[in-house]
Amino acid sequence: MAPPLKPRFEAARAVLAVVRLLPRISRPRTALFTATTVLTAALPLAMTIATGLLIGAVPAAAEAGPGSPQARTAYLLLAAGVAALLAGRLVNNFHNALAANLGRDLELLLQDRLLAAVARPVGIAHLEDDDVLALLRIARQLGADFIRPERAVRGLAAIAPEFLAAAGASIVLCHFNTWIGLAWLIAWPAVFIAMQADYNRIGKTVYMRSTEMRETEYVRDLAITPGPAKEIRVWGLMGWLFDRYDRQWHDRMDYAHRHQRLRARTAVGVIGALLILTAATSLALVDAGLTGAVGFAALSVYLVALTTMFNFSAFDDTAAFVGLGSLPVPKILDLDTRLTADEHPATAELPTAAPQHAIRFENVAFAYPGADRPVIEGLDLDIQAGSSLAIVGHNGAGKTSLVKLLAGLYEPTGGRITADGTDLAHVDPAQWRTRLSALFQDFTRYQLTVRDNIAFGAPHLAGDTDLIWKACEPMGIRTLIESLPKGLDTVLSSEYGGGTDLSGGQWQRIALARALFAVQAGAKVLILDEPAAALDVRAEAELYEQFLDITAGLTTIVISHRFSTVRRADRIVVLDGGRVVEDGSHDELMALDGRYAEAFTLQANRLARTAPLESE
Ligand SMILES: Nc1ncnc2c1ncn2[C@@H]1O[C@H](COP(=O)(O)OP(=O)(O)OP(=O)(O)O)[C@@H](O)[C@H]1O
Repeated sequence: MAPPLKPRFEAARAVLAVVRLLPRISRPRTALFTATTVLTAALPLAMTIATGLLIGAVPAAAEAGPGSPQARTAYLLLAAGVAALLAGRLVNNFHNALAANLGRDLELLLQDRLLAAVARPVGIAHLEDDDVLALLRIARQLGADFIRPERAVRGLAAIAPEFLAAAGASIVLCHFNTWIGLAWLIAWPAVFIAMQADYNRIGKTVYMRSTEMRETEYVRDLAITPGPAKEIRVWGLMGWLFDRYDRQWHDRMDYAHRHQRLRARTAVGVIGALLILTAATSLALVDAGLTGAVGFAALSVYLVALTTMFNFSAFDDTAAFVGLGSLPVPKILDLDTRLTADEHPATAELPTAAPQHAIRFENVAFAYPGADRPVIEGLDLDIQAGSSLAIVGHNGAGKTSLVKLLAGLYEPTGGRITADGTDLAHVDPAQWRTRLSALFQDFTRYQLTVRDNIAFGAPHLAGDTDLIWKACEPMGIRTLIESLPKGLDTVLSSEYGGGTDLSGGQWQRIALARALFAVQAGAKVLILDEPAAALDVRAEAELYEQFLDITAGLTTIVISHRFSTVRRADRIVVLDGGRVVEDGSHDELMALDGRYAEAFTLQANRLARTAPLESE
């Protein structure tokens, strides 16, 4: 990772990053923006000079009388001043509109970059990274209002002409006194950089509170989203949520306001330097005027130049927006590089029919990003292709983590996983995933049509309605779907007109149909994590029988706490502390009389007691 930059360089880098991105949005618009920037600076300066010269020309014109060449000069200067004033107003409006337009497009460009960067990694570890989530908040326009790149462009649009005008006024003052002019020429950039460094510091403070703001927003969303609405009402949590949200919000804002103040030394340094320079310039000008070293007209121009200088607003909100708004830009650009750096190119080709022989976990270790303890350690497991394997173990034993590794959602931190001898770490994950079908415990209930919910298992076959029905039938949901208002095209959400919600068990059957659809599309390995948790015992038994028929010849890995499901598998492994502690068929494990046998007997006895109820 690159060493951290000093705040002033960091601020300059961020502003430069914004400027560099503008031509990528549109070269013609950026060229026009540059032209309007120069004109917005030049026209008021031209008006200033014309006014100064006019003041100087008036006494001579008054003395020479109307129609005299001196009077004509005065009229010409007046006309030039008025023309510059009017043109300045017009150009300024156009300039601001252009800035707003470029700013909006810049946000779109950054949003696209960010989303593309976040979507690119094949795994999901980065989606648990605080920094990535903070940037995503900004992309979803949830960031603090002032940390918006669009505001940086609008800020630059206001600041750049003022800066040019101040530089022009400094050059005018150079004619009076080279040293004074040069001092002003250096003073404004120095003030601007010092202020930007402080804004950068403030921005980072606010930005770094992003995680806490996420938590506050989560509390607010709990109160207003349909998902948690049932519990919130049953537990009477609404008041508590509002209180907590208010408290957290004020706490975050107080903190932000405390840290949004400029450092005293920056304020004193900047204001002090400007006061000294202004006093020195004014005294020198008055002295030159009194001694007659400078004529009345020239003196007027110099004085107006000095006042123009103060149009430059290095310390108002606009200047702050430049610093704060550009802050996330290099971070977004770097994210792409950072996420890509974690990727490694595929160096091995997976044989077409793999896995034909075996999937093998060899001394695999895994710890979640940021966790200090591994959840899987020294795991050795051979899964014979074409057979069914059940994984059992207590809560937190590492079962889901194991299949997440197999699906390539995370990379092992040690050891390797192979398919027919090929290390999956060297294979293109997209290629491996076409061989997989997976139904996770926390499967997604897409608020889309039934068709989409099933076809997502193999989106390229979404148009094949017959295949979709073929995936539905073994799951026993054809009648259910046909009874829905729009059949396969019914949206599965009551939040949409004509849409409907389903029961937990019905949702699970839809998700199973999705997994089956992927199998029909050619997946060879089927991962089912608690596939029947929401089904009643009889439905589960029926469904699993069906599944065994359909998935015969497939490599199936089932995680389940239901031993009626588990016992049907060719082989069962018991996982504990991320390791295999028992391994064998149901009969072998029962004969072993270990953990499996104990858990099976416990559940069988319980079931025997509740069976009459279940069968009623
Ligand atoms: N995304 C995550 N980040 C950090 N730790 C995690 C994450 N997911 C799971 N863990 C931790 O990993 C351990 C194993 O979790 P895992 O989900 O693999 O268990 P499991 O055997 O499937 O449990 P269950 O039977 O309850 O589903 C747990 O201690 C859990 O807290």
